[in-house]
Amino acid sequence: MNAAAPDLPGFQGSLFDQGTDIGPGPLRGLRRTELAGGAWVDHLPGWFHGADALFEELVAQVPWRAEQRRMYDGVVAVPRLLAYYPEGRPLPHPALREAREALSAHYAAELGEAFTTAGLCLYRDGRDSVAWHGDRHGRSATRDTMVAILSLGDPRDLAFRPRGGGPVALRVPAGHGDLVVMGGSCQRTWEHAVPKTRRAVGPRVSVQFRPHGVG
Ligand SMILES: O=C(O)CCC(=O)C(=O)O
Ligand SMILES: [Fe+2]
Repeated sequence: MNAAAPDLPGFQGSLFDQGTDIGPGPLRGLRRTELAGGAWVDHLPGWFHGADALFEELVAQVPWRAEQRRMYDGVVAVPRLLAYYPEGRPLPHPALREAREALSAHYAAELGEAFTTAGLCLYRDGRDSVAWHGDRHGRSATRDTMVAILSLGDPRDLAFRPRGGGPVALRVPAGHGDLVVMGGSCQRTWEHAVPKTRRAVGPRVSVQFRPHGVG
């Protein structure tokens, strides 16, 4: 089932991104922002070339799922579409395997293991979002780890605040092939969100690479 694709508003690709060659660029331009408590965020705008072509392929070809979540006595729709690729399942595009390998190689010494799983989110418009949270399932609840996010489509802000509340300390626009990597204690001592926006934004796809046992 792919209910998502036909409903999306027209997507306007970047004028600078007409080539069909799709893949990761070099990682040497990564810039690190240190947050309090041993957390950090790496950022590399425009990491991917062919990002808009990849976006369109993923929107069309990934088996996106609409999920529901139990809330108190009712059930609410999760405000984004989802897909999950566990370790060993082929990713929906070869460029994503290249991305995972490049990230695993780049962070090998610091991370001590490879990125293995991929979670995908599709934010259809500004009403889709993810609420404040840390990725705290599994080992990330107690140990430092990394979550690397490739963003495609229209940029949305990835926002960071200390765990449990407080002002937003960092806001990173993420779309059109940008890379954001959360590391150190980021999942335990900080929270991140993609806030809803009233701006007229087109759809965005986020691809989150995580090591085994981190969720
Ligand atoms: O859309 C994003 O880049 C963030 C998604 C996220 O935080 C998550 O799925 O855990
Ligand atoms: Fe997250």
